[in-house]
Amino acid sequence: MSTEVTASGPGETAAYTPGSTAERVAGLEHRRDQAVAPGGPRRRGEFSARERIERLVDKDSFTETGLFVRARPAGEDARRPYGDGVVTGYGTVDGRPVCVFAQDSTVFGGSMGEAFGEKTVALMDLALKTGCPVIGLNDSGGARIQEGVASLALYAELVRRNVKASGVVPQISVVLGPCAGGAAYSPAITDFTVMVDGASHMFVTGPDVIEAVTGERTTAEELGGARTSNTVNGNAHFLAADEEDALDTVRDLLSYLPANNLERPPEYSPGLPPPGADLDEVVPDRLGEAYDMRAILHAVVDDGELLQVQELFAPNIICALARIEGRSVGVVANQPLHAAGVLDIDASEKAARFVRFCDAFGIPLLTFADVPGYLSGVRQEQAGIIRRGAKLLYAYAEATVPKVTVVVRKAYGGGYAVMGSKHLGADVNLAWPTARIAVMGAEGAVGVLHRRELAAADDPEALRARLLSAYERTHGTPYLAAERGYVDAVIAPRETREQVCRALRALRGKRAPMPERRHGNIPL
Ligand SMILES: CCC(=O)SCCNC(=O)CCNC(=O)[C@H](O)C(C)(C)COP(=O)(O)OP(=O)(O)OC[C@H]1O[C@@H](n2cnc3c(N)ncnc32)[C@H](O)[C@@H]1OP(=O)(O)O
Repeated sequence: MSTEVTASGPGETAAYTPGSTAERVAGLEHRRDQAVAPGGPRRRGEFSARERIERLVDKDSFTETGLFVRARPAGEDARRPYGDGVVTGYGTVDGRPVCVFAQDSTVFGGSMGEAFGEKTVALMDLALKTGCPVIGLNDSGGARIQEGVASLALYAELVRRNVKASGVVPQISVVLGPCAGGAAYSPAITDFTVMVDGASHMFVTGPDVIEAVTGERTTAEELGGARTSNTVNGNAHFLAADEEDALDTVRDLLSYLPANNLERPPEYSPGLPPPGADLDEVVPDRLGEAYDMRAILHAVVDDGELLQVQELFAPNIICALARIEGRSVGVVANQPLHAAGVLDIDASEKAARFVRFCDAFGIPLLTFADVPGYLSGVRQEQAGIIRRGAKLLYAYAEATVPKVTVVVRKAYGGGYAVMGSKHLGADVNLAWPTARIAVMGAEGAVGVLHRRELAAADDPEALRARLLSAYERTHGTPYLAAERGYVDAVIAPRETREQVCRALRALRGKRAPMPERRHGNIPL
């Protein structure tokens, strides 16, 4: 006896009667063709969801899951497309397993329905069970309006999986179109977000809703375009030129990361720093003069290669993934080229999240300090620099991965303490002879300590010069810190890579258990 199966969605014309094996196989092919057919026209120049996945993973490595999952009936809307607007599955990148989902904007605008949500959540569960990174290719209008609370429920389920996976498997979001409403919160919890210049948008409410509610007129680009998200609010970590570039960034990023928190990051053949950089000459003689910290970093890490995270946000601090002797490190460095490398709220939060990421995934931290301290001022105080700047203190103190710090020039005040000091648990602390480790710079210190003498002096300028010089000789060096063992060695700048390599080698087996607790309470 044969059972008649009738396809019921729009565009599904063929009813067929499976009987023989050949007919059943043909029926499968027919359904597959229907399932992978586009739901409608794509935006110009965009790849389809499946093309995006194919471009991300190794050739022929992708296996789709839930191809025949169908949209649930939703009120008057009779459409029940296969896949329900999200392609899910697993494959490999550089031979290493990954789980991937890609939202399909041609099906209900990529919005999340119940079946869509269940597929995504199942994929997250698979990634957690197998300990592999999850990459989400986002292109969605948010909660599927006609599915109501079921859609909202699945957003919450997804976010719960994001949180469960946080610090267990790397989670990377790529935003390739709109990412509106509830759709934006899942990427916000993931570790890294890549956006495409001119094509991606992230916002909780779009320009039309904003105008209706507040009367403000804005554009999607201004509100949450890739540039806004990379430069203004820091929601994104990488700005890609186009979709190919975005997917390349993900592959590059994965090459630094372990599959999960129990594995080590992949190891490559040891690279060499580019020849020719003379670190002994990088720091200018004049204290107030800026220089590019990247010149130092390029000369220390393998092949001079850095993958900067949030490069366009809070550029006064550099956070980057790199390798030393073929092994991943997380580099945190003040950048004197921007605001003298001061720690403001944005820089503190940017670095704190990066430090926590590295710690969660066993990536050693390599810190380069040249910091005048935390930024003072009414705006920063009122915006909460105490609470928000404390995140970086918390992150460094909490991190148990190997921590190596190089003080390049200024390490003043709270800036000294927070930028990977021994007192927050750094393992090996090095300083260049150009280091100045002190409560504050000479000008400020002399002003505070000798105000009365200067006011009474016959020649205040001559006295000031003498006092400044005396302060510089005592406090404007690394040797007071070295006397106390707060720095392990004062090294010539040209010795930095060798010393860093030795330190990281020595620290490979580091164990630093923390007391058992439910979790800490980082100031949020
Ligand atoms: C958790 C709470 C939430 O998520 S509340 C947020 C709900 N979502 C939103 O407010 C965004 C609504 N959608 C939009 O603003 C636009 O559709 C966006 C996403 C910007 C895309 O614009 P555009 O590229 O011009 O496409 P379009 O508007 O023509 O839409 C294409 C088809 O997709 C559909 N679509 C879109 N969003 C949804 C949604 N949330 N639920 C259900 N369907 C959605 C549109 O209706 C349209 O469908 P059709 O092709 O006309 O059949």
